Amino acid sequence: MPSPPLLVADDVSKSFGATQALSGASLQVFPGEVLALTGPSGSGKSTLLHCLSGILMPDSGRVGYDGRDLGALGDRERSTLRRGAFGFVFQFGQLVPELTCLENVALPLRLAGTRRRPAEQLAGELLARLHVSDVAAKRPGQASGGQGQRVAVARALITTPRVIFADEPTGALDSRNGEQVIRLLVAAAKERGSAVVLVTHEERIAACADRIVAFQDGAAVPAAVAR
Ligand SMILES: Nc1ncnc2c1ncn2[C@@H]1O[C@H](COP(=O)(O)OP(=O)(O)OP(=O)(O)O)[C@@H](O)[C@H]1O
Repeated sequence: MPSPPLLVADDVSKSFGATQALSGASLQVFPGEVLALTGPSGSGKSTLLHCLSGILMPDSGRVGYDGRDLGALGDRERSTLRRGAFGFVFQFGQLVPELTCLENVALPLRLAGTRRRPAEQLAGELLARLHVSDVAAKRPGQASGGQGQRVAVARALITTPRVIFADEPTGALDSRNGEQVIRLLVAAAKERGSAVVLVTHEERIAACADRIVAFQDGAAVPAAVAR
C-alpha cells in the first residue's frame, strides 16, 4: 500500500494479573482500509483494539497513531484524540436510552459544540443512509437489535472519524441482520475514507473486510488476504 500506516502496534504486551492477554502483538492499519481481527475467544483481539484506540495502555511495546506515540500523550490529549479521530461501535449499541435515536446519532457533534439543527440534520441523513429513518423519533428501547446497531453505526460515523473501532458489532444479531449492518458500515466508512478495525468471530463478517488478521495466544498470525 502506498501511504504510511495510520495506526501501528509494535510488539505490544498486556497482562491482567496472571493472564497474558497480548504477548508481542504487532499490527498496522492503513488509511481507509477495513481490517478484520479474527481468532478464538480469549486470543486478545479486544485487548488489542483497546490498546490501539488508547483506552488501555500496554505494559510494553508501542502504539502509534498518525506518527504520534499514544503512550507519550497525556490522558486529556488521548481522550481528545478518541473523541475527534476515532468512532466506536460495540456489541450492544450502548445508546443513551433517554434520548431518541436521532439525538443519539447527533450527540457526538453536539458534544463537540455543533448547534442542534445542523447536528440533527446530519444525523437524519446518516439514519437514512443506514436505512433506519423510521426509528429517528423513537428511543433505542423501541428499536430492534438490528436497527439499534445501525443507529450506533450512524453515531460512530457522524464525526467522520479517521478510524472506526468495532468490537463484535454484530455479536447480538442473527447472521442475516449482522451481515447487512456490516455491509452498510463498510460502504459508509469507505465513502468517508474512514478506516475500520473490526473484531469478529464470524467468517462471513470478516469476509466483508479488505484484509483479515488472525489472532492466536495474544499475537497476530499473518492470514489470508481477502482481496
Ligand atoms: N479487564 C480484564 N481483566 C482481566 N482479564 C481480562 C480483561 N480483559 C481481558 N482479559 C483476559 O485477557 C484475555 C484476552 O481477552 P480479550 O477479550 O482480549 O480476547 P478476545 O480475543 O477479544 O476474546 P473474545 O472473542 O471472547 O472477546 C482473556 O483471557 C481475558 O479473559
